Amino acid sequence: MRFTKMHGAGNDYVYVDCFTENLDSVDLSELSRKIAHRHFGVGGDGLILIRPSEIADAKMQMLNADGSESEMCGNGVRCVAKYVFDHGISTNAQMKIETGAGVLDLSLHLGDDGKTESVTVDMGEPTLEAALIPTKMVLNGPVVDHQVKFGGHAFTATCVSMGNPHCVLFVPKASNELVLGLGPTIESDPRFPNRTNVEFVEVISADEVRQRTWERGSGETWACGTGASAVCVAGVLTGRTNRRITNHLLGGDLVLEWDDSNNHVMMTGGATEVFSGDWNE
Ligand SMILES: N[C@H](CCC[C@H](N)C(=O)O)C(=O)O
Repeated sequence: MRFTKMHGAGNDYVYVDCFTENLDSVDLSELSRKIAHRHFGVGGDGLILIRPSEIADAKMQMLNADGSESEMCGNGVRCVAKYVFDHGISTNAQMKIETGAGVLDLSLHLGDDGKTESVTVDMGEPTLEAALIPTKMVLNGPVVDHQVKFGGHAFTATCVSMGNPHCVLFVPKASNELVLGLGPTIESDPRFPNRTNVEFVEVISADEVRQRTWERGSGETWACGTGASAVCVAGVLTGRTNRRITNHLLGGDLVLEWDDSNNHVMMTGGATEVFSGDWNE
């Protein structure tokens, strides 16, 4: 099986082109666990399949490193668009990608070599209703700067779905103690029936934040595009940031804007193809 290793802001996945590879009889959960393993496999935050779509240029299917499936991946969808364009599957620099969170519109920004350097994704509208995120933190309505304790530590939490669940925690310092120590506890807290991704965020100014991410199913990753979008929404809702921010993640920067004219979040960031190979297991 041919695979391609790609990353967006250091959030790295193993990509398989299902326009040419047939994985119909493959246990995808097991494949993701094996291929994403950083010692026994290729290594990555999970597995992303680039599939044909009847309603878009391509379809993304995304699995975490623990084999669980997620609805959406912001860094992944930029890489899928890059792959689809750079490998000639579609010639549309304005393209549509089908995801578990609906069909998204993407604009590719090309370098002098005609290849994709960065991508702007219309991430759609955030979902704030607790039951739809889902979280049991409140019975109904949004969860905004909600006083909560995780592992005996007090936080104010803001919960946002960008197709997948996020718990945004603004903190003075996104320390290892919080991210690595409490990330796993919060991910599996019973108040999140489908588990959750967790963002620990330092506000630098109204235009700039620093984020570390504990991802559902993959642990700490170097960036999270849906998470960065959720942080943009949470920053505005809690009065901490402007509608357009630069988010510094461990593996690079993403620019986010929550457009007040249509309620959509726009995300711009890089997409990089690193290498290709054959998986023989
Ligand atoms: N890194 C991804 C999100 C993966 C989310 C996944 N861990 C989940 O279970 O929802 C991103 O760039 O948006």
